[in-house]
Amino acid sequence: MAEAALLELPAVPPQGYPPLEREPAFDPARHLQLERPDRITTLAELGYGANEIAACPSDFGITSCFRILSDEGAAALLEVCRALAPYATSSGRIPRKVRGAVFQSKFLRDLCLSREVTDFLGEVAGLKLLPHSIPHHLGHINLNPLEVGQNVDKWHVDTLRVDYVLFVTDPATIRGGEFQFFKGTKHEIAELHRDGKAPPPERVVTPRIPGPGYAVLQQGNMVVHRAAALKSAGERITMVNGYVPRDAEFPDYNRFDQIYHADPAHVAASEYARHVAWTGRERLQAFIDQGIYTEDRAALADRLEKVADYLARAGADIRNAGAGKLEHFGDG
Ligand SMILES: O=C(O)CCC(=O)C(=O)O
Ligand SMILES: [Fe+2]
Repeated sequence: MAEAALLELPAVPPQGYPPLEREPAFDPARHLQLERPDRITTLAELGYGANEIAACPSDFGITSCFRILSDEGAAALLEVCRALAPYATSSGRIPRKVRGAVFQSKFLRDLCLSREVTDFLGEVAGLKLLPHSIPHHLGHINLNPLEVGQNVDKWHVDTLRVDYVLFVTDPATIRGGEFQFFKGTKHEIAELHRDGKAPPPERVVTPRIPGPGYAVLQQGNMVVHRAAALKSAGERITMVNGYVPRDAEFPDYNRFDQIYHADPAHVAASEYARHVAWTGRERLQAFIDQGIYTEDRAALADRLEKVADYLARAGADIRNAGAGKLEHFGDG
């Protein structure tokens, strides 16, 4: 087991992410209100088989809604998100989103890197976690499209393993704009999408979100989900924060081909390369820290070759990015 330590943000931020001039200071004592979810839907309940579940770091799929921020914390995050709205960009999946805002807002940075929140979420997921080692997977903000009737985000799985989706605005003040997940697997939805079909309504779950500051935690690369369109004009803001398993030996699940479509060219490859360097280093560190004396040459060679192979594959992904398309399963 390679118990990695938090990877700090790069000392030099990328160009084009000016810090906010005024914002509240994050105060965990006042802004956090961590309450455990009542229920977890497992990967087995979503229909995944034993082999696929064994390849995941945990068998949890998605939690029921639970509280992360106090009323005061949610109000402070709303102020920060509104100040960041002018920096929104769009992708083939999401019409209005802000990424990389942890470089612009210290409040968001402190919340997204909070050790208290990370450890709490790790207990909920049954899996030790670290804030994501790719900075653009921290503090991703979704803003409602300016056009009513356009989905906030299409049906998809995330390009990272573990994340929460937190309501920053109050869902009770808008019509539509629900977060929904599919009670099924990504293979089933891919087949439906190929046949031009939407997910059957009886298999679409809409968690009840009691108010701002509440979230769901999911194994985002396994749970098919979306953010539905608003039915009338209103404000809908969510914040999605990503995590990696603290054990760096788990197969790295990061879809660089997909990230490359979501983030600027001077950011995506640089952050991914740094993440891969860190993961490789943590795997080598675990090897250095273990007892190494053995006659088993093959086992020793294997440890080194696995890391070399991981680095070489990531290098090839970085060279080849840009050819594929942004993947999703449609608007439903
Ligand atoms: O905003 C939401 O409700 C969901 C967003 C989401 O799934 C994502 O950004 O990956
Ligand atoms: Fe998502």
